[in-house]
Amino acid sequence: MKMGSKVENGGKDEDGEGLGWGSSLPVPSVQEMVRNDSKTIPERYIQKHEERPLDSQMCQVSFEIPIINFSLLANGDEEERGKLDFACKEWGFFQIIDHGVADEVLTKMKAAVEAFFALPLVEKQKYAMAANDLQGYGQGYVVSDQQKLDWNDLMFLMTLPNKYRNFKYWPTTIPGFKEAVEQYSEQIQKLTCEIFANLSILMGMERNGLEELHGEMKQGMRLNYYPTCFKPELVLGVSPHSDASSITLLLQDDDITALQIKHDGGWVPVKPIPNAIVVNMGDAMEGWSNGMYKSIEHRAVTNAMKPRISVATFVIPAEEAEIGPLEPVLQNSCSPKMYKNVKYVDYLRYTLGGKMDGKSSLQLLKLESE
Ligand SMILES: O=C(O)CCC(=O)C(=O)O
Ligand SMILES: [Fe+2]
Repeated sequence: MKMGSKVENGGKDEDGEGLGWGSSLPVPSVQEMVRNDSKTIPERYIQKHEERPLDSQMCQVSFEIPIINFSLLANGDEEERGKLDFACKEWGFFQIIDHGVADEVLTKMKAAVEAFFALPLVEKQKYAMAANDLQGYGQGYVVSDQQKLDWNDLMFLMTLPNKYRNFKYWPTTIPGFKEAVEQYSEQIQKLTCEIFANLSILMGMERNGLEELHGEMKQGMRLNYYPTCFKPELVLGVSPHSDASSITLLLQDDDITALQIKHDGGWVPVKPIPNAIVVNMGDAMEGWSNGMYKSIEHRAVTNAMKPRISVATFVIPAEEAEIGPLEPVLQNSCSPKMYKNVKYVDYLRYTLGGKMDGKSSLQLLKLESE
């Protein structure tokens, strides 16, 4: 979301009425376009010069985002919790290792995504997003015929709570797909709760503080497929955006570096660590923490050699949750209140209603525009 993009419709009703959070215009499948003609890049995908993934915009220093050892965190290790605090303040992103999600579950999840995108187009189209919905197979954040498009196809599924699963969008004919998503969803949820317990303590609350603030916590997954591009310097896999979630947990291919995050004014590539999960702060956490934890702009680039998949799991507060700065955070810091109290659903509708555009939606949350 912004949540990556597109997102959701969470199965509000069986007839395919959307989640009520937004919708996206239908556009062609990039995967299919490349399959038919790999040497043409339609104008709509060619980024303006200043948006292209040029090396010159890259951070000149080579940085690595922080690495957090989850088993230390889960054992109450204070030094590791301090590292988490630093990572959220200085980077908004970290990689988590020893996270407790079984390797087998990660492997099955990636295989399920690959199997879905390997289906013939007509099969995939059976799960196409409805016009009023963000769930299903399609593209994200397409709101006008004029806007530039990302070099990406996606599938968005609401995964938790169970009642939000709308199986008409789940390719359950793929053996193992449902089981893989369900297992991954459950294990990621455990990881999410432990991360929130630690962040709650760091923000001056009880361990269950953030969980309670979410109200009915939801989980949605964006399965991304980035086809190869013969001129990767002209396109973006995903345009710069921040996630509208509270946090996002990303599973990505081990051997392709494509995700880049904004840091010190430049783009820093996130080099995959095998079986690690990349975690980032979303817009809701930035609001709750009064900007102490940053929802960082990120993007994904493509390459000419190998398609890439990723799975972004968005943790989504309840519609009625308020995402303004929390009292304990304000009390423990010397900075004034910088963000408004906004009802989460209002923020979501606003942010999902526009093309992803860096951190522009976050301005809605800020008290003074900078
Ligand atoms: O594929 C990636 O590395 C990033 C995906 C992403 O940012 C998103 O889906 O929100
Ligand atoms: Fe994202």
